[in-house]
Amino acid sequence: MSEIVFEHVSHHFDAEAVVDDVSLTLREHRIGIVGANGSGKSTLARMVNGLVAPTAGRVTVDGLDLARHGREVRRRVGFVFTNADNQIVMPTVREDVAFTLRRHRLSAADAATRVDATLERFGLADLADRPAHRLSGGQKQLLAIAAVLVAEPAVVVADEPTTLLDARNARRIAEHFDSLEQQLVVVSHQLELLESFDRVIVMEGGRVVADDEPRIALGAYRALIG
Ligand SMILES: Nc1ncnc2c1ncn2[C@@H]1O[C@H](COP(=O)(O)OP(=O)(O)OP(=O)(O)O)[C@@H](O)[C@H]1O
Repeated sequence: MSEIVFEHVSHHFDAEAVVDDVSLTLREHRIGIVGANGSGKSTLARMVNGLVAPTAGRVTVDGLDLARHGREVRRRVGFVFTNADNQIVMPTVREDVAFTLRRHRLSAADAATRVDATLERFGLADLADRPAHRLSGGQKQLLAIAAVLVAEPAVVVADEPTTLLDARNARRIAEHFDSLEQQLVVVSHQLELLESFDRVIVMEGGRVVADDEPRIALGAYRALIG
């Protein structure tokens, strides 16, 4: 697993501390982040691959400081957005998955092999030539995850990846997450998604207020939100 380190990390929007002096070392396979709306979860998750920069402190992945080695870190850390529409950039399903590999210096044949294997794995092979914008919500989310995983990142960060999905599709995504070898950092309001994880972090007002195995951390969170 990679080692993701937050050292006294804060992020301010204007005068407000959205993330407030957070220090964490993440080495577990599957890590969940929960918290009420506006508690700073997304901002924290976005700092793992430099989508948001800390206004104080330091974030490193495997010793690489995001501030100086952003490109290298982004090659290791894939990010899945809540709304797949924000992430799908190419006309067809196959083209969208292939787009991720454009800078990977693979031969056309190797890239095509990898794209096909990824489409197969996510049950998207039959939809490969479909216009991506006409997929269902669940299919789009699978495509967004496939388009991240085709690059074989060491770490996958996902910000509320099941929020827009119905229960069946949310379950499918959860099953895919369970089968991933990659280190996973998942922000979610769907607490059952995190029950099988290795560690759960609870955020409140930009701070970490609980950090434990899921049973204990989710219990603390349920008590917190009443
Ligand atoms: N670009 C921005 N400019 C100003 N304030 C922002 C910006 N992005 C987020 N915030 C504020 O930062 C706080 C934390 O936002 P963040 O998205 O990290 O919370 P969250 O815990 O992920 O919330 P949610 O569960 O609602 O997604 C919120 O008060 C939000 O309004």
